[in-house]
Amino acid sequence: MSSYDVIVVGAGHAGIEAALATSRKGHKTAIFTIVLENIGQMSCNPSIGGPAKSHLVKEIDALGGEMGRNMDKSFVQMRILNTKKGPAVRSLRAQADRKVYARNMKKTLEAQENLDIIQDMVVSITFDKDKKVVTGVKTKNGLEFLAKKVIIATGTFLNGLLYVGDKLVEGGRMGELSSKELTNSFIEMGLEIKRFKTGTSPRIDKRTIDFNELEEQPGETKIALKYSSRSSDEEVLAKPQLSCYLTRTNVNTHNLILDHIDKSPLYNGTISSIGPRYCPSIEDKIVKFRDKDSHHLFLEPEGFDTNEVYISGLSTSYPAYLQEQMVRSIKGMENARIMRYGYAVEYDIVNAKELDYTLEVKKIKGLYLAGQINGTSGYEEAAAQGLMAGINASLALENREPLILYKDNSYIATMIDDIITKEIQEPYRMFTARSEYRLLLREDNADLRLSKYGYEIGLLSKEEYDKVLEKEKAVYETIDNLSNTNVGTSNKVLVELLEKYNETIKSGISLKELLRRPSFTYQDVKEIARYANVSYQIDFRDDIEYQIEVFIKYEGYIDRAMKMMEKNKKLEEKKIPKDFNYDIMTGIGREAKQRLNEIRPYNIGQASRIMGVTPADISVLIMYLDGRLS
Ligand SMILES: Cc1cc2nc3c(=O)[nH]c(=O)nc-3n(C[C@H](O)[C@H](O)[C@H](O)COP(=O)(O)OP(=O)(O)OC[C@H]3O[C@@H](n4cnc5c(N)ncnc54)[C@H](O)[C@@H]3O)c2cc1C
Ligand SMILES: NC(=O)c1ccc[n+]([C@@H]2O[C@H](COP(=O)([O-])OP(=O)(O)OC[C@H]3O[C@@H](n4cnc5c(N)ncnc54)[C@H](O)[C@@H]3O)[C@@H](O)[C@H]2O)c1
Repeated sequence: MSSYDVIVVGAGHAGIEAALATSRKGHKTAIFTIVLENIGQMSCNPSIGGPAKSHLVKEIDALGGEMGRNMDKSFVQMRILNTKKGPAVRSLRAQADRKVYARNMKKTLEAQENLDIIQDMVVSITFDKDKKVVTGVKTKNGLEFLAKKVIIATGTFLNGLLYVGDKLVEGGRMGELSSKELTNSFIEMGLEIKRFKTGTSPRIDKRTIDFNELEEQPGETKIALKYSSRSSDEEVLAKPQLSCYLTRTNVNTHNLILDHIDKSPLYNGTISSIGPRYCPSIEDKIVKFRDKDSHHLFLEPEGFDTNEVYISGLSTSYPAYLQEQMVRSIKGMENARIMRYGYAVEYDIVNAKELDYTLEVKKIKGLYLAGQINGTSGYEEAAAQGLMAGINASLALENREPLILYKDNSYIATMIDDIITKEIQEPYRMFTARSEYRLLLREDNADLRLSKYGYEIGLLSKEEYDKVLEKEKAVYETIDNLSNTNVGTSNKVLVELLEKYNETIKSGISLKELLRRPSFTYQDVKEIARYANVSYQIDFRDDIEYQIEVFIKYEGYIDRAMKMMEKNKKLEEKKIPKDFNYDIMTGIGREAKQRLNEIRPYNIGQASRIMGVTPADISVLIMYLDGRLS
């Protein structure tokens, strides 16, 4: 019987990060998947990033994960969204060449030392005789494998059912087997299982689209946009890009959908499970927003070597013939031919309240769950959990303290805190609004926030970490220098400011104060600094210069957010003993008592975020902890 330190079940976005983390840390790892060719498959939209999701990718990169690096090698388009908004919500969005992304990931896994890749379906998890410690897995091919840690990252595959209108097939994704037995292991452990659903859009043949009337959306080719601080600017700038195109649904599309609503498995009662509120199907959008007579659609190329074009925004489970009519009712697609039909998928998830902050199942030592199985939705959310499960399984094997991130230093922590503390009622996706610290958790400073952990854990090299320290030093030193340098009131400066920027100044103003004004960018201030003949360095890499500008322009907001963070930190620091007896408390609501008993929060901060626990309950709890009540 083969024996491993870690077994990872699933080679999707979560499983990949988990397996790379454990094997890179020197632990003998096996990763199981149903089909080898589909390692790192993007089930739906071949895109990574967008608001809050790009933040997650940059955090994954700062901790030494792979998603960002792989995207930098596999994209067909990169651009920044929300350029007119503040830096907290500005975000990178990249389109992948779907096949290249998956191939590059498979190559990375195959080249990894300490990692075996095995195509076999895991059918059950094995435990010690008391069912308290995981011991390994059994597979469909009748094999048994032993492991000290097991990470389950099976995505949408558990008892997956696929719907195209009234046509129903079993499957984890279209064309792939569903994983039918594994849920039984979770039921045996006494974990709560729920059922969620999601869906995907049709793909059409590029040759049948009339692009002439559609708005082109090219990528950014002048500035080096990338997810990983470990990719080179030259590498990303050298890559060719493809354009997306914008079109819209119209009244005819909407009428067609409404007239045949009984044909939608989502609306005729066939599917009753809960779908993603924030990435809804087109039928959901049209029923719920009846007053809107049009919705944006993006036509996104799936890669350089294919004619497949993905219709972003048209996720549907209507019958195939209606999907054709729907597509052809839209500008630019009047003669479009569908290559793959859209579908919905229904699958089992495990209620993530069963998990610890490390993503370990509380009841079973050594068993971790990561990705869509925990009720989240999205590649980035999955990858971030996979990485954290892989890191924590490794640290446990090394008898080291777990890595628990806090809501004030990452979106990763925000997501984990949300899914284990709040009862997830629908597929969970990340938003910037989910964080009260979003001004501090920008994608531009993910490396400054988290690289030290990546380095301490051993997933970032000294050289990679030094690069981040160099950025930090340059940013703080330059801010100091700019605040200590007077702009001066020479004629040359005054004329320049007035003529070029229509700005006037009084004597005594520093370069830092100038940069705080809306009319000036760091590039402008650099030019003015040259007149002042400054002796310090002012030219840096793009990311460093952007960071200096953000720090100075948003200093007031950032300071305020820091103060709020310090205040809340006190609640996080107030620990609750593991064996605290909630039952003896009086003056606290019944629901609160029950929820506290279920979740057993680690500290007052977490307790205060549990649904059903009120501020009054928290006051009582604090009094018990302080000994004022007993
Ligand atoms: C139809 C559809 C559309 C989606 N649309 C999008 C989208 O547009 N954008 C987005 O961000 N997210 C989308 N999602 C969600 C996204 O695919 C997931 O959130 C993400 O892929 C989850 O990653 P994961 O690693 O948890 O699982 P997955 O990527 O699903 O990977 C699961 C892996 O587990 C393996 N596996 C499963 N069971 C077993 C078993 N018993 N034994 C061995 N291996 C097993 C599979 O072979 C696979 O490798 C969509 C999902 C689906 C199904
Ligand atoms: N179908 C599913 O099961 C499922 C589940 C979870 C997540 N997702 C994915 O999660 C993401 C979240 O969706 P979202 O609506 O917030 O979009 P998004 O995060 O991709 O982009 C946010 C905004 O960016 C803009 N945008 C710019 N270029 C775009 C392009 N080429 N395509 C799409 N949007 C573009 C749109 O205005 C959109 O509102 C998407 O990638 C979606 O496909 C899908």
